[in-house]
Amino acid sequence: MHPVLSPRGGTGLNRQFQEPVMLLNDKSVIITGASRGIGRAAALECARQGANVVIGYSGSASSRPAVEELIAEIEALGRRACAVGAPAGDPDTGDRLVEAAVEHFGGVDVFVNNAGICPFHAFLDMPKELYLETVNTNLNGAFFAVQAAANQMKRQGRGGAIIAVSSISALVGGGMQTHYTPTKAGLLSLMQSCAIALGPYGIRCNALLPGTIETDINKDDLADVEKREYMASRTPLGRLGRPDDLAGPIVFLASDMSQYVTGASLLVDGGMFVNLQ
Ligand SMILES: NC(=O)C1=CN([C@@H]2O[C@H](COP(=O)(O)OP(=O)(O)OC[C@H]3O[C@@H](n4cnc5c(N)ncnc54)[C@H](O)[C@@H]3O)[C@@H](O)[C@H]2O)C=CC1
Ligand SMILES: C[C@H](O)[C@@H]1OC(=O)[C@H](O)[C@@H]1O
Repeated sequence: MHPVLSPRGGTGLNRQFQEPVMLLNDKSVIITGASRGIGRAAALECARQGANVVIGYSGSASSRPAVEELIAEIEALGRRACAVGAPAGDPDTGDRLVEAAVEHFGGVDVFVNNAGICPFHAFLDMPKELYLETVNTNLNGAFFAVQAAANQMKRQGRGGAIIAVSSISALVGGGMQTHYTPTKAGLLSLMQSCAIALGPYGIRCNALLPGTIETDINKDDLADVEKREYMASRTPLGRLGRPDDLAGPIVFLASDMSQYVTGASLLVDGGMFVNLQ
């Protein structure tokens, strides 16, 4: 029998004695909007892959139990976690997240901008406040947080990975999402331009574009059974997405597995986008 080379260069014969390979060993990862949904799933997978995690959340008292539970789950995996409660739309929130990462974990290796809102509303009577809140939360805050993370990565001098959770909605419209889709297109564009601005520092910037993923953000919208079934029927893989479906792609973009990937966008939509007929 011929020995098989293992990923670590040993032989497959003694693979059972080797440590499992972790993609983010000892990395310091910040994830915004990590109290639930996609951000939570990403935080747990990053921890499984060896990272310590700064959990960004809105700061609301109602989120606190979920945040405590997430910290406990990460610690049970043998990794460390801390939480920063600060609104995503505040231009200073990025600095606070970075300060926490430096204080607790010695720096920032990965920044995942995930926090977002999508309060469905018609266009013609869109309240100004709702438009401004959506753009501030999803895009303006992201700009300053990405800037804060990038400056810290530049100071550290060892590169880094920045991932913006954009959306399939960066590429296609939504009649009840006229305030939302431009923020997702903006995030995609921000990652493309930052890839150019930050490439010389070894900082990679990529956009993740989820399709329709069942989370709190669309719970009310998908409570309409007809709409839910229609969205699922448009998906070649036959089901709507789950937060876990995004965790692996986020880890991939965060890790050295994607060391030559920057300015890219990764659709994770079960094939929905290409399904014309
Ligand atoms: N669920 C879906 O179908 C899709 C979601 N996305 C994006 O994924 C990201 C995560 O959303 P989901 O996990 O689906 O929804 P979710 O509602 O479960 O999670 C959103 C997260 O953002 C946080 N957040 C909201 N407003 C905030 C604020 N002002 N300050 C700080 N944190 C705030 C929430 O507390 C929560 O942790 C969002 O950016 C969303 O636009 C993109 C495409 C599809
Ligand atoms: C919240 C929506 O269901 C969800 O958000 C997105 O970005 C997707 O395009 C879906 O419309």
